[in-house]
Amino acid sequence: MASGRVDLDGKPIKPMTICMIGAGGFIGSHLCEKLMSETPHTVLALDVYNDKIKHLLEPNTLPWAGRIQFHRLNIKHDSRLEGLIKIADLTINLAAICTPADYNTRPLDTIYSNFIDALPVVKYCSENNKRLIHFSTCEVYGKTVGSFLPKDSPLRKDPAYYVLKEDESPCIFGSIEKQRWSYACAKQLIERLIYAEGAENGLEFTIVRPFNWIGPRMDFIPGVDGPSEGVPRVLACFSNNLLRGEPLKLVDGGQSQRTFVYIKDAIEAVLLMIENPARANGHIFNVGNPNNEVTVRQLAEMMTQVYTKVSGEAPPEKPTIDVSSKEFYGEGYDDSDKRIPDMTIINRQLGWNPKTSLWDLLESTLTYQHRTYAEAIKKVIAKPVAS
Ligand SMILES: NC(=O)c1ccc[n+]([C@@H]2O[C@H](COP(=O)([O-])OP(=O)(O)OC[C@H]3O[C@@H](n4cnc5c(N)ncnc54)[C@H](O)[C@@H]3O)[C@@H](O)[C@H]2O)c1
Ligand SMILES: O=c1ccn([C@@H]2O[C@H](COP(=O)(O)OP(=O)(O)O[C@H]3OC[C@](O)(CO)[C@H]3O)[C@@H](O)[C@H]2O)c(=O)[nH]1
Repeated sequence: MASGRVDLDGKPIKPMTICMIGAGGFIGSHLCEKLMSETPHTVLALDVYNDKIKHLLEPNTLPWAGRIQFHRLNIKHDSRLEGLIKIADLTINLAAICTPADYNTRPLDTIYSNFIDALPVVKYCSENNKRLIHFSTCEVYGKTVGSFLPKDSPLRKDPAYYVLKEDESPCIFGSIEKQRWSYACAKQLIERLIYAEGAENGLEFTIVRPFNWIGPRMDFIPGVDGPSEGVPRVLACFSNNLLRGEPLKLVDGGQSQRTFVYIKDAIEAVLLMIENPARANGHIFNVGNPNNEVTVRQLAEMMTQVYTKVSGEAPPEKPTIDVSSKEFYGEGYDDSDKRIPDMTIINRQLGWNPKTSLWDLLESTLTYQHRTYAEAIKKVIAKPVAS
């Protein structure tokens, strides 16, 4: 492993120490796995939880033992943060509240998590001349320009009205009462702050805008490894419905469109950013798969077909039900209509392209969901409710 590795310009890659904040989450766990199995880099993994990276931390006979250290800390209030950033060559900040069910119901926590709590990270990187890769979101684009055109306008079919470009597209959010946008707005402001630190103080930064990365270990299954009343992102919501044999809930008719990219493809892009600073610094990158676009209704249908195949179980009698966004998410919810990433910049700088089709990524992900949760769900369903 690892010796003789070169970057995109043919230069040898030196082993580095990476301070990864939010390493215990969905993306962090896959990034840690990749760094441990394919590179010589060392990871200081910071998070309040480590369940999703336990398999990388124990036993201490693992081939990478000594190259990953877990630090249980909350960046809101922990004086160890600056010291850990100082001893690393690069900081990657993944920490955030990033589930839409929280944006309108816990807007203060959402804004603090995505803006205020990220401030010291940016400050310590800037003051100590440390490189920063910060995770933002495709949600900073908000709604497409095309969504404001009349429903029958032929311009709605023109990519100029919906393809999202890092250096051209505006950020279009709803009104302040639509608290859904608290997250996107906080992410936009931290992006602007990082950009300004780069321009005025020379901070070396890269901003990542993930477009619906999905795969194993995403979020939780309510009542199994997360709260019964919790609402995770759509992959886990639909997985939960399929595991329980209940209809998949389509919010406001399931008409919104998304492009989904396989986590393992996306992690390849992040590794290119980590190991090619000269090509990645100063850039904002869309990371998504424009070829994997579906409406949420189509996603529900495809997940049902795939789950039937991988589990051998019959599909739910009633495959989907419609539910209003107010009922599902509460007051203040709003939605992005369509998300197609423009790939010009990431292609030009890093030569990265996603590979995995939506069907294939759902097949491997739902196989994982079935193996991991089917038995546990049966037990939960069989358990009599306490009176
Ligand atoms: N998954 C996606 O498709 C996607 C899309 C857009 C943006 N993002 C962004 O990527 C990042 C990672 O997303 P994810 O999907 O892995 O989410 P995740 O919730 O699985 O991971 C976030 C991790 O950060 C940790 N964390 C949060 N606050 C913390 C704090 N104060 N101190 C220490 N740790 C803290 C959490 O415990 C969690 O393990 C987030 O910034 C998110 O906004 C992800
Ligand atoms: O049971 C459900 C759950 C959700 N929906 C609808 O699916 C769409 C996608 O929902 P989700 O993946 O949960 O979230 P978003 O794509 O809206 O937002 C995420 O994008 C990136 C990120 O920043 C981090 O992951 C986050 O904000 C949506 O239209 C829901 O209404 C459903 O119909 N049924």
